Order: sequence, then structure tokens, then C-alpha cells
Amino acid sequence: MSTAASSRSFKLALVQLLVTSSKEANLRNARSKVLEAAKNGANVVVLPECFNSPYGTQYFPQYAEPLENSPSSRALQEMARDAKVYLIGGSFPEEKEKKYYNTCTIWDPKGERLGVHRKIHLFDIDVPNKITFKESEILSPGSSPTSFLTPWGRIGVGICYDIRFPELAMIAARKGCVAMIYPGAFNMTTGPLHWELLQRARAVDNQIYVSACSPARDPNSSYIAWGHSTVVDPLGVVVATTDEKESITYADIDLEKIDEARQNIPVTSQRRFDVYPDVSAGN
Ligand SMILES: O=C(O)CCC(=O)C(=O)O
Repeated sequence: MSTAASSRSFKLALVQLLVTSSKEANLRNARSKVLEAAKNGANVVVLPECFNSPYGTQYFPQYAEPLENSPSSRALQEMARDAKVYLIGGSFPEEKEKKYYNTCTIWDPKGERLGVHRKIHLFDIDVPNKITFKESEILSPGSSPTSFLTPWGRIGVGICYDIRFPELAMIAARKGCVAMIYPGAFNMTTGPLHWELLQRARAVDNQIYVSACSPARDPNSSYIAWGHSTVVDPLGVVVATTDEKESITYADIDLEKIDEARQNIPVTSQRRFDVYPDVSAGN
């Protein structure tokens, strides 16, 4: 773990991986990038949605693995342990009791699994002549919000389309999360429209850090990812981003900025739960 981290700041790294059709090659590449990020001082490292398989309902059954003791789980556990980082392991198609899920596993620097997030909101959209996608043809949805504890505070996790539903980020922030992190893979239609806007919206509404980590763009794949992995601060300012190519994006996450935003613009303490309900109640 980096010595540069203090109790009030840490270095986040987003690995924008170029995902291929070879699961073994994807696992090898992810490992070398996670180790590189750690060498460069990262404390928390993020992989993209579907980091071990091409993204598409036609691929999920072929690439799916159980959670326990599977090649991808083992590889993620070893990466986290060998790099000594907190690892938000993107997502991979999970097979469980004859159902498939889009699943993110979260690991600590000792290689212990800290959490599992199954994508709650499945990506079913139809923009005529642009993009039609129906994850629910194959996948089942998860049913619980996910967060995990680090030495710098609690971090919430969602997957891609989950970012469009503000409730998850609101619940996370009200429960004390300092950041909401989304492995994601937007596309060439909704990427330019909404990828950055949604991160900035979730950040400014909740006065937390928000970040999304995409695969790199492969123009020859059946689903062309937007790329542009990004980190947004609690004021809604983009503090780190990249283009569409394979890369690692770094940002210092400074918890003072959360306090400052909340002191200066105190919406967090001005909510009117006597007028409308608190979505985090009971969650
Ligand atoms: O919300 C979007 O526009 C894209 C979502 C997506 O690609 C996904 O959930 O995998």
C-alpha cells in the first residue's frame, strides 16, 4: 500500500482495460495493470465492467463462472493480495443456481473478499437505429445495495446502468460512503450523452466522490465501449479522466473536500424529510 496515503486521502486508480475474447489474456492483462497501479502508489484499484469477457448477452453463458474458487475469482484475489490494494474487480458473468448475474467482487489487500455486488438494474434499452440491448434476456438482477469499508471510509459500488438510478448513490451517501464507484461500459450513443453527466450529477447531489471505470474501446467488438474512465469530486468537478485507449487513470481522493463541500453548501443538513421520504430509511 502506498505510504503517501493518509487517513484523510488515498490514491484511486481506474484500469481502462482492453478486453479481448481470451479470458486468460484478460486475466493476465488485468493482473499486470493492477500491479502497475500499485507500483505507482494506488491504494484502491478499479477494473471495468465485464473485464474478463466481451460484453454481450451472447457471451455471458460461455464466459460465466461461479463465485467460489473460479479462475476469475482466484485471479482477482491474487491480484489484490500481490498488489496489496483494495480491488473493485470490475464485473464478470457469474453463474449461480442456473442463473446468470453481472457481478462485481471486492477484495482487500490480504486477498479476503469484502463484498459482492450483483447489478441491480439490468441494461434493457431501445434507442431505434442506435442501440438495443436487453441484459434481462440472460441475466437476473441483484437485489441489494453494496458498500465496503476501507481505512479511508466506506465506499459504495454499483455497475454501469445502476448509475442512472440516483437512489443507490443517495442511500450510499446517507450511510456515510465517501465515494460511489461504478465499473461500467457505456456505448457510442449514450456515452457522449450521459457518461460524464451522470457521474457529475450523482456527485453534486450527494457531495461525495463518484467514479466510473470503462473498458478501452475496441472498434471491432460487437459492443463498442465509450471509454473515458473518470473521477468526479464532491463539487461535481471532473478531477481525472482519459480518452478511449487502454490506460490507467489516477486521482487523489481527498476527504477534506467532502467536508468543505458540505460546510459551504449545506444541503446534506437541510433536507426536508418532513416533506418527502428519505430513500435510505430501511436500507
Ligand atoms: O446506461 C447506459 O447508457 C449504458 C449502460 C450499460 O452499458 C450497462 O449497463 O452495461
